[in-house]
Amino acid sequence: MTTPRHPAMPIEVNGLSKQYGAVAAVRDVHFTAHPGRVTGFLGPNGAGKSTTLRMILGLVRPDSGSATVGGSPFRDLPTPTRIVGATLDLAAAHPAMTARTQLRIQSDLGGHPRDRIDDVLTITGLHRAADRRTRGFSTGMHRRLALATALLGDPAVLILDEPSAGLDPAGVAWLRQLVVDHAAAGGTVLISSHQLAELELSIDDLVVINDGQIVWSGSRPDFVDGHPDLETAFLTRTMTTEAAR
Ligand SMILES: Nc1ncnc2c1ncn2[C@@H]1O[C@H](COP(=O)(O)OP(=O)(O)OP(=O)(O)O)[C@@H](O)[C@H]1O
Repeated sequence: MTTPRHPAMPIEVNGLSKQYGAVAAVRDVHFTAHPGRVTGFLGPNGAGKSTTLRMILGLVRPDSGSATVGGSPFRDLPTPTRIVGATLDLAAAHPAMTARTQLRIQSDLGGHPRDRIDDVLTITGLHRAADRRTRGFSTGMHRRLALATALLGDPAVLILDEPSAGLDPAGVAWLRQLVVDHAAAGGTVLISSHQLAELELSIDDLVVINDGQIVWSGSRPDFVDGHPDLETAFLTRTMTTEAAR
């Protein structure tokens, strides 16, 4: 067996909870995203996916519980952008700057080698648009730029919030391949979505959240077992908890 390119860095979530006023956005959430696997974090709108990802990344303070990446809380990682690449909302790209300039700034901020910029432009298929100002970029191109930024530090861990939104079918296929390749190189991928069909082929494990609570976690074959496809399994499992409330 070949040695994985990335070090093993699991994401471990232990009892995270977050309340916003009367809304219990996330309730006692536990799961692990394992190295070498793509974990789909699935749930309907408002289920608590983004809040959970933000707590893992130290952007939202949990009311209780904790999350670690490779055994450390995100804020304690010595070189965070070399360990974790994240895309949350579309990055606020400066419209008058080119993609390459934005990547150069982010690269310098993260202390990454500048020759990595061409690599990430190629990986994300943005090389031909690299010297265009981002004001003319489509949503899909902005998504690719956000991913390119996340990849600058060649991180072992990718945390991607709804990364397929705005991508065309070719873009979705490319994204699927990117996450599969990342996991095959030993990386950890945690990818949130409510677009099940788009990601189905790339997911190894699933964590399903509904109304702030984990309703299922485990391997994709176990999740689908007894259902015709992932989408039906998802609807059945999330509707069961809906009805139980
Ligand atoms: N900053 C905030 N202030 C108040 N309520 C919030 C805040 N952030 C999230 N919420 C609420 O917490 C709940 C979970 O939201 P969250 O964005 O985590 O869900 P999600 O699963 O990511 O949804 P979507 O798929 O629609 O992006 C929702 O009811 C949302 O309105």
